[in-house]
Amino acid sequence: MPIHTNQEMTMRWITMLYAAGAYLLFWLCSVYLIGFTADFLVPRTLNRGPVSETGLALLINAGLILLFGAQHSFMARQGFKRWCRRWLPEPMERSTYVLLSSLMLGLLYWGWRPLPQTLWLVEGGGAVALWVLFGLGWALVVHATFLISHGELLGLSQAYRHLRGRAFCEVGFRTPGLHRIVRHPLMLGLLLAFWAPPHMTVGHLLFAAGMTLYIVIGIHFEERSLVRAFGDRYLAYRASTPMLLPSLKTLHRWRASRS
Ligand SMILES: C[S@@+](CC[C@H](N)C(=O)[O-])C[C@H]1O[C@@H](n2cnc3c(N)ncnc32)[C@H](O)[C@@H]1O
Repeated sequence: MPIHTNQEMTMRWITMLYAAGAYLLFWLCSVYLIGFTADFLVPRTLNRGPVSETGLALLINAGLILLFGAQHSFMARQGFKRWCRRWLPEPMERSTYVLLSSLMLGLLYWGWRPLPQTLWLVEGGGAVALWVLFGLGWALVVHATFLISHGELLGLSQAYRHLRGRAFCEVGFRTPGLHRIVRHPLMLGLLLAFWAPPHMTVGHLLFAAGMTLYIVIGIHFEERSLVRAFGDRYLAYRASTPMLLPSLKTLHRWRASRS
């Protein structure tokens, strides 16, 4: 059993508390996102908040989406991670990403300017079906965070391993559960949640379209890193499994693997 100085143990506990704080804030911001996109229960939503004239509102909202996408894409790059390690202990790196993502979401909620002109409004049974899709989308998002490694994805495992004095280890290539149907179940869940609400306003459309663009760009960069990390294994997976929309073939394969 290695002996650690008090100072070292204090630093490990600070890292753990930092990771736990970032994790809790991320959950809070993510739950808020459900109300923000559904236009209920929370004070500011896509259709409720401070009003600006249309041109300015478009500019502010596009800027907020751009900032969110830029932070996500930039911080996920290997080059940025290497740079980050010069300033931050490695076990804090993922938590910092999680923390800044939450702050960006908070900024988006705070700064968003509603553009409440209705583009379409589905009512009756159609609306119920769309709300079910919305719920399924969020359920898929939460489920998908647990598929590869929930703790790793949100920075908790890195800090916990450090606290226990264990070495850092990367998650290997895996295709658990729904990853056998589509390569990006989490992103699919987000797309369902962003597009399903039956009342589509100009502001909501801007948000959904901006986030869709970011998701497509994010997937492109994520897959580039995955090909670099896992080579032929990822290429073979990419050739056999659709990116976002399940195919009959993969659905059948998934069912067969469960029976
Ligand atoms: C936010 S998760 C999203 C995973 C996926 N894009 C999705 O929509 O479900 C992103 C992390 O998962 C990792 N990842 C994605 N697919 C993976 C796989 N098949 N095996 C191991 N890691 C994977 C990426 O390298 C990245 O660090």
